[in-house]
Amino acid sequence: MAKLLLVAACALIDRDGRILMARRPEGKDMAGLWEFPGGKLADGETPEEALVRELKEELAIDTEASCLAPIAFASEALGEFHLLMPLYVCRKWQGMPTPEEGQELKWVRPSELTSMEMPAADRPLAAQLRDML
Ligand SMILES: Nc1nc2c([nH]c(=O)n2[C@H]2C[C@H](O)[C@@H](COP(=O)(O)OP(=O)(O)OP(=O)(O)O)O2)c(=O)[nH]1
Repeated sequence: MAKLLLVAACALIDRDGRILMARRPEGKDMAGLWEFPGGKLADGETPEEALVRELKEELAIDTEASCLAPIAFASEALGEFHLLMPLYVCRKWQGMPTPEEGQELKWVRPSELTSMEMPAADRPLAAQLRDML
């Protein structure tokens, strides 16, 4: 039986309705693919706490749980794990997203989202997000 891997992911949406995507850096698994910022839950963390922490670590922005709205989730085999990944939307944060971990960042329009190369789990999420925005 595969072990559950819990990852929280976030679509940051700017005032023009564009979405911030991050490119996984060299050296990480799935390097080069575009993903939603976020990461694994640490022990005892809620998904919202994990996202607030990851957005600070990865992008140097501040937000809070009340600014995170869950919109969809992915459930997908990932190597020896089974990935369970809630996707949140966030429209309110402080600071300018800055790549703190060597990742490339790109603001994309909803229509561009589904043509980016993404992890398998993200494809249905990207389509749902595009249809929602
Ligand atoms: N953040 C994020 N991870 C994703 C997405 N899609 C997807 O399959 N994943 C997978 C890739 C990784 O196996 C896992 C997230 O782990 P990670 O390595 O990026 O997160 P982390 O920063 O907590 O990890 P670490 O490097 O500190 O160990 O989830 C996505 O859209 N966003």
